Amino acid sequence: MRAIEADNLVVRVGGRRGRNAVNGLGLRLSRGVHGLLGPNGAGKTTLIRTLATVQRPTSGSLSLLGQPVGGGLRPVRRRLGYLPQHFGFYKRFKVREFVEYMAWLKEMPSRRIPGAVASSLERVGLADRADDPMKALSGGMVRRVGIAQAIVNTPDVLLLDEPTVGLDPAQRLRFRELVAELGEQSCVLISTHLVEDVAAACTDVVLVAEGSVVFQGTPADLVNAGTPEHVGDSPIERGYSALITTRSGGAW
Ligand SMILES: Nc1ncnc2c1ncn2[C@@H]1O[C@H](COP(=O)(O)OP(=O)(O)OP(=O)(O)O)[C@@H](O)[C@H]1O
Repeated sequence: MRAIEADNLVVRVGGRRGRNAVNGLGLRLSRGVHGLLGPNGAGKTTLIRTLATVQRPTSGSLSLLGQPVGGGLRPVRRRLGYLPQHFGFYKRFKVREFVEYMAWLKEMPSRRIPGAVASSLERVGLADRADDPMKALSGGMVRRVGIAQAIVNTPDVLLLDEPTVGLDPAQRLRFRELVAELGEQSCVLISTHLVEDVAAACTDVVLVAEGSVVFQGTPADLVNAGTPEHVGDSPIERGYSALITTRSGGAW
C-alpha cells in the first residue's frame, strides 16, 4: 500500500478569483524520506496542507494510507504528523504541555501520552527545556518543538513544511539524522528551499512547478540533470536549475 497516492489533483485557493495552486498533480510516495522542491509559489505549501487534510482538494483523487480522502478523516489524521510553515500556540504553554496537547488532539490513548511526549522531546534535543514556557524559547527551538509535536504519535505519514528554517548548523545535521531514522518506518515529505538538505537527507526528490510534478527521482538523478553552465553552487543545485529553467524558458 502506498502512503500517498494522488491523481490529477487540483486545489484551488483564494476563493472565486483565486487560482489552482495545485494543478493536475500526480504523486505516489511510499516509505522513505522525500524532498519537495520548487520555486516560490510552485504550490508546495498548498500540496502539504492538502496532504495534511487541512485543505480540501477541489478535484482529482487523493488517498492517504490506502484511504480515499473525503470520507471520515479521523482514522487517517491519527496516523499523520504535520509541521506547518507557521504554527500557533498559547505563549503560556510549557513545552511539555504544548506537545501533550497536540498528542491529545491526535487522539492518542492518554496512558501513552507522557512517554511519547518525553521521547519526542528527547529526539529533538529539548528534554531539558520541557518545563520552560514556549515564550522563553528561541525561534530555532520553537521549530524543534514543532517537529516534536509532529512526531509524537509516531506517524506513518510525516509532512514537514520548511522544517530547517531557523535551525543552526549543528541542529540541521541532527535533523537530517532524525529524518533518516523516521524514514525507515514512515513516509516523510519535507518541503524546503535548501537543496543541500535534500541532497543530504532524502532518498527521493519531488520537484514541483506551477502546481504539478515536473521531476521525481533520486538526488543522483537530479545531479545528473545539471551541467556546469547551469546556475548553482553545487551539482545538485545545478540539476535543480536545469529542470526548472528547461520548463520555464529561464523566466524563474
Ligand atoms: N489563500 C490564498 N489566496 C490566494 N492565493 C494563494 C493563497 N494561498 C496560496 N496562494 C497562491 O497559490 C500559489 C501557490 O502557493 P504556495 O504557498 O502553495 O506555494 P509554495 O511553493 O509553498 O511557495 P513558497 O516557496 O514561496 O513558500 C501562489 O501563487 C500563491 O500566491
